[in-house]
Amino acid sequence: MHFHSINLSSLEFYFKKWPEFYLLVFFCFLISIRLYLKNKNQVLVHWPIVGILPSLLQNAHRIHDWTVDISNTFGGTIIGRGTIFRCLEILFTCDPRNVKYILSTNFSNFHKGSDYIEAFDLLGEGLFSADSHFWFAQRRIARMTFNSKMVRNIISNTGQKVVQDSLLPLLAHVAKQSSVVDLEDMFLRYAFDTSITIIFGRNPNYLSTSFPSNELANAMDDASEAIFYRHIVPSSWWKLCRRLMIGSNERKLAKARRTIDQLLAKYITAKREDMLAAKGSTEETDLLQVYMGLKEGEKDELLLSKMSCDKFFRDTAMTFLSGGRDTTGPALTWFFWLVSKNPIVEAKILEELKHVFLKNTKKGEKCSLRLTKRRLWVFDADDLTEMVYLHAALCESLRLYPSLPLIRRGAREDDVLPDGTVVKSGMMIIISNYAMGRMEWVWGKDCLEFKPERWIDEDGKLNHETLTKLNSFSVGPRICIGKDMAFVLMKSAASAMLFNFHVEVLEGQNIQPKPSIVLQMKDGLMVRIKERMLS
Ligand code: HEM
Repeated sequence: MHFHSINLSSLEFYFKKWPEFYLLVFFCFLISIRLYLKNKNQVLVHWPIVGILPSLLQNAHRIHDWTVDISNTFGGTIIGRGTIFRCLEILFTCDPRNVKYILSTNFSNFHKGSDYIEAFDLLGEGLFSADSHFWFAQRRIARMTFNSKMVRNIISNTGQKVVQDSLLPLLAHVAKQSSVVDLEDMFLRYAFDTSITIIFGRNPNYLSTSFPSNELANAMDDASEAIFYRHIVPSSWWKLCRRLMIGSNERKLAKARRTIDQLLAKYITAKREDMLAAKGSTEETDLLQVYMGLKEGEKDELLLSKMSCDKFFRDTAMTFLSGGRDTTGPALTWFFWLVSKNPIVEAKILEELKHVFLKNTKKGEKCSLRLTKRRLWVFDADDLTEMVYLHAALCESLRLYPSLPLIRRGAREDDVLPDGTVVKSGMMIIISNYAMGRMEWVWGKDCLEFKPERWIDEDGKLNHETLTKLNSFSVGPRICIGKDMAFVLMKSAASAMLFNFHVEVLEGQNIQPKPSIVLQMKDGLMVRIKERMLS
């Protein structure tokens, strides 16, 4: 009440003192209505004062499809204006020539930038959100670690074990009950268990028939939702909310962060205790142990001081955990949805799996080890490398549904892109992997069709020319460090599932991407599972 009387009386004051004030308000109102009616069906509108913000807000719920509309309307590259308060110009592109230039050829001129790093403050100073020297030093260690035979074995053994001990038994259970299950939830659990096991050497058993709740996974979901909204509203706004701790979004993120920090600290302490208890043993069972055991000579000077405290291990673990969980889970869901709509592709994958299976049953005793208690079959690391068609189908699925649909950079210096677009220092660059995978001028007339064949050459091998067009893992020096790990985990799950079970997607679902940093399904994917009888 008090508020109302103050507002009304102040307005009355203005209206009485300056009758022109009426006219001005009325005039602005009319202009806004006129502009709105004129532009409401346009893909992107530059408004006075607020720039493209209204268009962004209007399309936030379908942000990724909006990037496709923009590219189809204006071409591969366009510059938009932010609000006048920040004088920010935004360069949007999905033109492969420009993308290659930004991410690879002139990589050093396009950094992540402090604004972006701050939006992802949850990841701390980990590899994903570091720039310059500190990024370079971390990248060197990560490259060495992920390329080592030992870590490759840890990854493939973990994938195989989680599939054998958790995924297949859960599917058998669901099939027996004839119940309906959300495939996306299941794959997020699979990706969580495999990632935590690879990073910390402990399986949280989030993927199990009782579908348990997990505090860390829940906190990560809350955090990722809140981080997405940081990208929609002006950065000055969310920073103010963060400082004053107002607004549900920032409060939710702060709470999630506390939970994540506490739980990661527990994992790190447990690892240190395990390592002390196993003093003298040289066997390394997880990424954290490999990182903690790095010898002085293997560490970069810059990293030496950082690696002496747990904050570094917290940031590294968090980076690998969100890199691993939030991407492979949704990627597997889109893959199964596309396969269910394309029975010919499914038949071809099965043909390949049968071929690999029969080759191995001839090898004799090896196979009995890989049959689970219920006589379900699990493929091993050697088998996975033979699955060319499955690999191609996963690439095709990631082309249409890239787990990270947008890549963001900031320009350090003025520059000119290969298509002639002028870049000004300080510009925000948004690359849409989602739009890039759907452009007719990049992929041809059949760009919206699911065709694994486009990734295979005449000799039946993976087509290297097409592979260079895949931007779903990015390209250049900052290409995804977990790319091979992702393929191993996705192929382990997909091969065993398709070989042993038939996945039937329930009719009538409205499948669309959720507005988020990662490309998840909005309402999950409800399916029935049936045991497969292979002839
Ligand atoms: C389908 C699965 C995956 C996809 C589509 C994917 C995609 C990407 C993309 C597009 C980037 C570049 C982001 C940018 O520059 O802003 C990236 C970077 C990264 N990814 Fe992945 N990723 C996947 C799986 C994984 C896995 C399993 C890990 C686990 C280790 C991982 C860890 C990382 C890290 C640490 C970076 C930052 C690398 C750097 O900046 O040097 N990713 N990923």
